[in-house]
Amino acid sequence: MSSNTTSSASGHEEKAYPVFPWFGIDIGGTLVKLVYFEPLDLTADEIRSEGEILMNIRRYLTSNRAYGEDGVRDDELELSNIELGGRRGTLHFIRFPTSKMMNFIDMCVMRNLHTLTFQIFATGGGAYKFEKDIVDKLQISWCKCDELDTLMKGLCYISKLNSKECFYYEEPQNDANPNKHPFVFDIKHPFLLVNIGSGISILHVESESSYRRITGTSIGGGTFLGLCCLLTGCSSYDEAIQLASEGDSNKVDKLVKDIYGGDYERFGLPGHIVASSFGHMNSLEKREQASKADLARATLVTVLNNIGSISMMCAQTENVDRVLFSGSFLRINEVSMRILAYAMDYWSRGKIKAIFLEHEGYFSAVGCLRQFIMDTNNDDTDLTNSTQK
Ligand SMILES: Nc1ncnc2c1ncn2[C@@H]1O[C@H](COP(=O)(O)OP(=O)(O)O)[C@@H](O)[C@H]1O
Ligand SMILES: CC(C)(COP(=O)(O)O)[C@@H](O)C(=O)NCCC(=O)O
Repeated sequence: MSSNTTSSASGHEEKAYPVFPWFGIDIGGTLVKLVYFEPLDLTADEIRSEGEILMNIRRYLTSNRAYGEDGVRDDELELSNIELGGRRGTLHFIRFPTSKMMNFIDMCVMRNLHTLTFQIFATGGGAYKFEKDIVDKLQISWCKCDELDTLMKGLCYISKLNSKECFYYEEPQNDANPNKHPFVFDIKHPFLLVNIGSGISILHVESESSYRRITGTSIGGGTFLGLCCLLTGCSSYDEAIQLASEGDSNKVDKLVKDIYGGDYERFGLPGHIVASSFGHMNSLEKREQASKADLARATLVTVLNNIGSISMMCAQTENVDRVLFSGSFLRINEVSMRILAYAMDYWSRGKIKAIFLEHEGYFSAVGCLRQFIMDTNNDDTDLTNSTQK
């Protein structure tokens, strides 16, 4: 594996660092998540030997927030002045649609990345699907990692680095102030991790190094977006979420009280809960009354009810009291987090807590970067040494 060495002022050779650039990439079913470590402690020697191509890439990535029509740098998520693999710098979070992966490869060739020798650790289904195109066109060393292993690695790393990473809602139903608080997360106790990507994987996590995938469901973030596009004619996730936040799902769903006239007391089903998702939509009159926003909201609530009940069953079976939700489905999606938080609290009678994460969908990409540092630096110690200043 390739690595650089730096020299101290006394001329002694110091620790070897992996060759820059340092990336981690997760090529998912919907989105590519790219994390880039920008070194801020480059020595004069390193700047001299960096070369024009690398310098241009560094400047291009860090000075823009949008790349072409589809690439976005989530600058509000950036982690600055962190230590990684013995170096100090900033971690940048970039995403673009997986459907544009081939354009991304062509852009890398245009920017002459194929003339450099470096290594990238990659995960997600696309690490396999696009491997041949990437290796043929870019001629980089492409190291594939498992997406759930890297999800765990990234989660452990970021939650230690950032004390505000995990949070919960104390009053999820309070529209004026749902009371969002940081959650002090202790990874040593077992918990459930529900990753809501295109589809959903549910993991039982015992510790940093020990987890198992309990189950999954195909009704995930991709289902919400796909059905929303079909039902409302919207064409982006941001638009779908905006619509959903304005709608009323009760115009679309049939509630217990629509059937019972009130609660179904014998089995503890309150009148306000959904008895039948989209159950009103067999009526022409109700269809005419439902707006696009109502349909978007009902789609969201349908997907969330399914996620909530599967997560709850898994948490009870596994006997855990914390459920962490990750995945880009929760991006700009406070409405869903609050619905999930309320549902978990209500159905568990306050026993099970829903916890959310600021870097939602980026953990597997971060896990790749971690793995890259550990493998090329032979270093597995800086998980505990890393700090954000
Ligand atoms: N800009 C976006 N474009 C498309 N989907 C998005 C976007 N932002 C958030 N999402 C939501 O995130 C889901 C993908 O989540 P992610 O964790 O990235 O999964 P994957 O790894 O399968 O791509 C989508 O199905 C959609 O619900
Ligand atoms: C196949 C996947 C792991 C891919 O991950 P994703 O790109 O959706 O994040 C995920 O979509 C999944 O677990 N789907 C559910 C499959 C099932 O258990 O039914």
